[in-house]
Amino acid sequence: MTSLENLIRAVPDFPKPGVTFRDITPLLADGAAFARCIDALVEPWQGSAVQAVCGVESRGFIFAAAMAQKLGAGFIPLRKPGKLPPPVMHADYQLEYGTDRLEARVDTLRAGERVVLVDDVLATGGTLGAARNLLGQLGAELVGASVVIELLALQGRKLWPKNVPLHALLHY
Ligand SMILES: O=P(O)(O)OC[C@H]1O[C@H](OP(=O)(O)OP(=O)(O)O)[C@H](O)[C@@H]1O
Ligand SMILES: Nc1ncnc2[nH]cnc12
Repeated sequence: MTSLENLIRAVPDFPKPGVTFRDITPLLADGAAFARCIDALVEPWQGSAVQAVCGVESRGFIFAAAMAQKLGAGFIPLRKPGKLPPPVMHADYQLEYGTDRLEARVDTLRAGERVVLVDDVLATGGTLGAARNLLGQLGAELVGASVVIELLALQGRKLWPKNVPLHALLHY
């Protein structure tokens, strides 16, 4: 059985010099490993009465939608700008290699709905922070967050509140 760690490919100098890109596509292509990955991602939230799983476009969608199915919860997409029809709310953020904005439909959640936030990678923490900000604007109750990969050198966890659980499966 191949470990999840061995199915993440390190690609030097992509998408720009100095960045080591952690490529999840070998993991996704291995059905058994992908299933184990989803099982491990949902495990901390079993019994937490999660009503919705919010995924960050685009790689976050892959994991969040599968988790929502396992948890018997809805799936809510947090999208890049201009993809969702109005009315939307937005939050801006900086990336390891650029800047961007996340948007969500204003009517996507009921106030107080219990949500888990999901993305593939925690790098500088800007994306997850913006997603948390957006969920706050929407009135969600943030139960916690899950990522597949945490890039420790970039210290993204420092931007995350200590009293909200943030689980990472793999650390580099
Ligand atoms: O912690 P941060 O520094 O904010 O970086 C993490 C984000 O960067 C990547 O997204 P990207 O914008 O490259 O989009 P993609 O999922 O569409 O490839 C990744 O999927 C995370 O969402
Ligand atoms: N180094 C990296 N590898 C893969 N996805 C990323 N998102 C932000 N930084 C990344």
